[in-house]
Amino acid sequence: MSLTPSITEQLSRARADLRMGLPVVLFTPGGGAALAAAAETLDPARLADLRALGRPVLAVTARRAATLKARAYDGDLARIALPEEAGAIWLAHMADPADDLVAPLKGPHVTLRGGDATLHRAALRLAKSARLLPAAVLVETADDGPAFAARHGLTPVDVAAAAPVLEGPVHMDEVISARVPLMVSEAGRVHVFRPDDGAEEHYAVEIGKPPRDAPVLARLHSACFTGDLLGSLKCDCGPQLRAALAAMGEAGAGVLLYLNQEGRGIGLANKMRAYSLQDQGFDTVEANHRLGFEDDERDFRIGAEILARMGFGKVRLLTNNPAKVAMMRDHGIAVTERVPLKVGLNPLNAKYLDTKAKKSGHIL
Ligand SMILES: Nc1nc2c(ncn2[C@@H]2O[C@H](COP(=O)(O)OP(=O)(O)OP(=O)(O)O)[C@@H](O)[C@H]2O)c(=O)[nH]1
Ligand SMILES: [Zn+2]
Repeated sequence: MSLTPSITEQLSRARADLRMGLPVVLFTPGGGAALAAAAETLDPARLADLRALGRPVLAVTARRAATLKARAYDGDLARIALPEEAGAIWLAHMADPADDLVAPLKGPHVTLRGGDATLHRAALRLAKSARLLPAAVLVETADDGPAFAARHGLTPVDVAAAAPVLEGPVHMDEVISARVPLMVSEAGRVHVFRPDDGAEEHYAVEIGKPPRDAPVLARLHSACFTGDLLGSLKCDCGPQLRAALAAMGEAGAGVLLYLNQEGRGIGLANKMRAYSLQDQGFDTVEANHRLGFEDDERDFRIGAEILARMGFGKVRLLTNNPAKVAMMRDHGIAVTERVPLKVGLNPLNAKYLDTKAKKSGHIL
C-alpha cells in the first residue's frame, strides 16, 4: 500500500527516534530482532526498560574499541557486554572519549565473539547517519521484530532492505533556485537541493551562466560553521569559501556547492567533541578515531549528484584534496584540472594543515 512508509522513510524516522533517545527495532526477515538505542541519548529509565527485556550489549566501532582496549572480534566493531551495575553514566563514558584521559574506564571489557553482528553493524551505521556518536545499546528479542515494534509504537527497520539504501547513492531534487546578487558577482543564483532521505538540504551557488558543455570552475565546500561563519582560526575553511567565490566572480562563471557535511560528515556536536579532544593534545585525525569515526565520513556522491543534476559533467576543481578529485572521477564527474586553493594559513591552524598534509594527503 502506498501509504506504508518506504524503507528510506523508515530509516529517516529511525534517525529521528535515535536522536530523541527512543529505541528502534532492527530485524532481518526470518532472522533475529533487537531493540537498538543510541548510547548518547538513552536515559536511565529506558535503559532499565531495555535491561528488563534481556541482556544489553554496547556496540562500538573498532576505532573506539581500540581506545577502550576492547577486543573487536567482529573486525569493524566490538560488542561489549554491559556489566550488571553499568548505568547511563558508564554508557556515556564508553561512548564519549571526553574523559578518557582524566578518568580512564576500568576494563577489562567483556566482548562477545561468534554469533551475528549484522544488527549491531546496522545500529552503528544508523547512529552515524543521525550524526550521533557511533555507540549503540542493543537487546535481542525472541519476538517477531515488526510485531514487537507495532505493539510498542516503535519504528521497525528491516536491515537487509536498509543496507543498500544506507550504502547507496542519495537521490536529490532541486526545490527552488533564486537570484542572489553577491559581492563577488551580481549574477549569483542559489539553488536548494533536498535529498529524499529526510537528511539535510544542500546548496549550490551558481555564478554567471556557466556553459554546461565546458569544464566549469567548481568547488565542493563542506560546511564549517566555525570557520565559514565565525571566522575560526583553527581551520582554513572561511578563507577558502571566500577565495573560491572570489575566483568564480573574477572568472565570471562557476559553481560552489555548499554541502551540509559539517565536521567532515560527523556533525557539529561531534566536531566540537573532536575540538575538545584536540585541546587534550590529539590531532584532527586521532580525535576522530577516538570518537569512533573514520578520518573522513563524508559521502562525496552527494556533490557529484548535484553537479550532474545541474547538467555539469566536467569541472576544474578548486581543492587541495586529491581524494576529492578521485571521488568526483569515481562518481562520473570528469576533473579536467585541480585548481589549488591555498589561503588562510595562520599560526593557529598551521599544525592542523600540516596533519592534513601528512595524514590525509592534502597538497600544501
Ligand atoms: N572532524 C573534524 N572536522 C573538521 C575539523 N576541522 C575542520 N573540519 C571540517 O572539515 C571540513 C573541511 O574539510 P577539509 O579537510 O578542511 O578540506 P577538504 O574539503 O577536504 O579539502 P579542500 O577542498 O582542500 O578544502 C568541514 O566540514 C569542516 O567542518 C576537525 O578538526 N575535525
Ligand atoms: Zn573549518
